[in-house]
Amino acid sequence: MKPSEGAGRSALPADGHGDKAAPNTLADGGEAAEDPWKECMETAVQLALRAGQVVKKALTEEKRISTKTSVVDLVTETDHLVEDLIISALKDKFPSHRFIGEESTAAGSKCILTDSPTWIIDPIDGTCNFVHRFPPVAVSIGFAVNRELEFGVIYHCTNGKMYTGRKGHGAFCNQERLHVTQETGIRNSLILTEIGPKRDPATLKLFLGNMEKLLKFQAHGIRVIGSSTLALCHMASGAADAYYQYGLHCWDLAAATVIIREAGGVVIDTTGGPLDLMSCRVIAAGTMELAQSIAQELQTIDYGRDDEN
Ligand SMILES: O=P(O)(O)O[C@H]1[C@H](O)[C@@H](O)[C@H](O)[C@H](O)[C@@H]1O
Ligand SMILES: [Mg+2]
Ligand SMILES: [Mg+2]
Repeated sequence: MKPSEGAGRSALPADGHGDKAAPNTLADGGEAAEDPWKECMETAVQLALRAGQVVKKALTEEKRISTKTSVVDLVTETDHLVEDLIISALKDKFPSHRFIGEESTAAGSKCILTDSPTWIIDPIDGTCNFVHRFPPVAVSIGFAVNRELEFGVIYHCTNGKMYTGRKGHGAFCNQERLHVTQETGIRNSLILTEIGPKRDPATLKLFLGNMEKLLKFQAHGIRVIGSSTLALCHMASGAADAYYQYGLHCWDLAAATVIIREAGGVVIDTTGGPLDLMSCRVIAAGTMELAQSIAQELQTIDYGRDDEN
């Protein structure tokens, strides 16, 4: 039985209370009534393209690098510039909407998902790659309403691939429809993960131990590319069978979760239960069977919660 795959603990149950956000509707109940968030998604695609050009140009230029939660958790002036560009453009167009951004959160904004239409933004996913000019670098824009993920847009800044997914409308890379694999066993799978920002001995022991467990099951391979959103997009496109991670955030997960689900995949908690968008952990796979098999093997690494900092 598939666990429910809402946005997670921060998601209200179906009978949850609270004023449900009304979709964008025209006074005469026109097109917007049928497709309430279409305009938002089109805006997200245009902004991701625009932001991606800024990132691509800055990739070859000198950077001012700072660190956040650890010496390997990097941020540059371009991360801030791009997040400000995206959020200010969205605020102008949708003044009643709410925003969760990686760098706004780092600067102290609360990371709370409400019923309001909420944009969940990672201005540069793969900042370490960006600093080193290693190509996998993305802009990720997710969108949730009534605490349910509606659409996701992830733009690969160096190869021009635009990944999109809209609840009930499928997932695409440019114009090509995306489909996950149907692999059910660890044994023959290609698995993606990311290291996360903690590097203390206990965390490294758990991280490497998890990799060792899966390799002992004779997984074909494990890959780390330095961008969780692009790794999740590779999985959605069928280029890998599963993804797991401790240490990513809601802005890494929001857009990619919709894209994977719309490509036929599952996105769940590392315990095997429903996804909890704010839990800083995830398993995604083409099949629930593979996701659950991985969940059985993983040792938890505690990174806290996005909504508790
Ligand atoms: O900080 P950015 O936005 O670059 O995102 C990265 C995360 O910070 C890492 O923990 C995580 O390991 C992934 O590399 C992810 O892409
Ligand atoms: Mg990120
Ligand atoms: Mg980022």
